[in-house]
Amino acid sequence: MAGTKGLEGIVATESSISSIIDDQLTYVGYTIDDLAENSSFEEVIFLLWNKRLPKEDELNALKKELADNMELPKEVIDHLKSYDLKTVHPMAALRTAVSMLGLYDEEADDMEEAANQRKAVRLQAKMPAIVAAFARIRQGLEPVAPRGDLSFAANFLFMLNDKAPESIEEEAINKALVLHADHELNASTFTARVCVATLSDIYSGITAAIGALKGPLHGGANERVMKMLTEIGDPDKALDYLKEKLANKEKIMGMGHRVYRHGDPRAKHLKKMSEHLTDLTGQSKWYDMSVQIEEYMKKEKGLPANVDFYSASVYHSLGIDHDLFTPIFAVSRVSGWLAHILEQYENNRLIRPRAEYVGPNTQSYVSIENR
Ligand SMILES: CC(=O)SCCNC(=O)CCNC(=O)[C@H](O)C(C)(C)COP(=O)(O)OP(=O)(O)OC[C@H]1O[C@@H](n2cnc3c(N)ncnc32)[C@H](O)[C@@H]1OP(=O)(O)O
Ligand SMILES: O=C([O-])CC(=O)C(=O)O
Repeated sequence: MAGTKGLEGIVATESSISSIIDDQLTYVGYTIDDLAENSSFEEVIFLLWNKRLPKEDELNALKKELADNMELPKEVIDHLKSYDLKTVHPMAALRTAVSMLGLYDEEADDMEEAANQRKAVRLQAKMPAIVAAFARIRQGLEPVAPRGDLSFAANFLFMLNDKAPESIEEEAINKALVLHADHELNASTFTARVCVATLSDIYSGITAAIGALKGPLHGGANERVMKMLTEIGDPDKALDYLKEKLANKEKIMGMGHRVYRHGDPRAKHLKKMSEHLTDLTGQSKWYDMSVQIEEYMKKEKGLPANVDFYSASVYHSLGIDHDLFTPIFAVSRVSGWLAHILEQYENNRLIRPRAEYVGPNTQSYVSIENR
């Protein structure tokens, strides 16, 4: 029995949600380029959950349902207020708050398909509200209630800033949400599927997935990209910084990917947005620095930028706190997690691989005084 480290190349399930073939990403057969250029995030949610694009009335109904379900239980807000707001990372707060939502959902353990679909809407709607509420509470401000007339992307920025966004800001967040929504069997999605394959509930699956996304080798990389750019500070210093990090065998955040070998098809959309937004806000240095890093890593290491790389300078240009970058990823990816959880329930079997034992051979117990 030979293991494959990190399960590289192992096909662990069938899925009809998204695919990566020859460096091309599609959601239910629609290319990510087509969706990034044309669709709203709400359309993508519908697509992932129903495996088809919505008609106009269906899209309007989903938009309304999402806006109607964004408000958080008072207990969750009170709980967010009780954290040590100087030290708690928003991903940890999000993980805990999502788990807590399960306590206040009467249908939490109802495994009927219709109940699971209703919970999916509630979770999708409440995730941006949790992130925005946490961000406001730690500034000493009250959470802002969502507005029924705003899109999902605009509502998130509205709840965050207590101000309706400019159309360019709404467009940028909408596109980022579309680009991050699903990605085949990435680590957090796999985590969600493993969890619910025990027939545990949706809240457990999403809580587990948030924990997996938080790590720096996965969604947590986008915050670290901005940390790196800030440390470099000036495009002229980028190459020396990279050489030193690589000489010390340190990883460069936002670079490389387990599946894409020639490039992540989502990165070019974020790169274009980064160029535009950093130019508009007079902060082109973040874009220039990012381009230098990308080119050097490609040439010297053959490693292309992944989705986390340019999203950092995009979110920074929108004035978003750096530790909220990964929570924004979660606000989008929960749509994919939910699609995979529903798909797992539809055709479930416990996920239980084997480990190759490499420890000592059979030993005889030694009493404590003789060790
Ligand atoms: C949304 C997402 O999750 S996208 C990924 C976000 N994560 C990051 O950006 C973190 C940085 N990147 C990485 O750590 C990796 O590229 C991963 C985790 C994304 C993929 O990793 P894997 O397929 O497991 O590759 P692995 O980590 O085994 O690396 C293979 C080789 O490339 C090198 N390498 C891979 N990524 C990087 C990097 N970002 N910087 C420097 N070297 C790298 C490794 O050091 C290793 O070199 P070696 O063979 O000389 O030891
Ligand atoms: O697929 C992966 O391994 C990581 C990734 O890019 C994602 O989750 O978007």
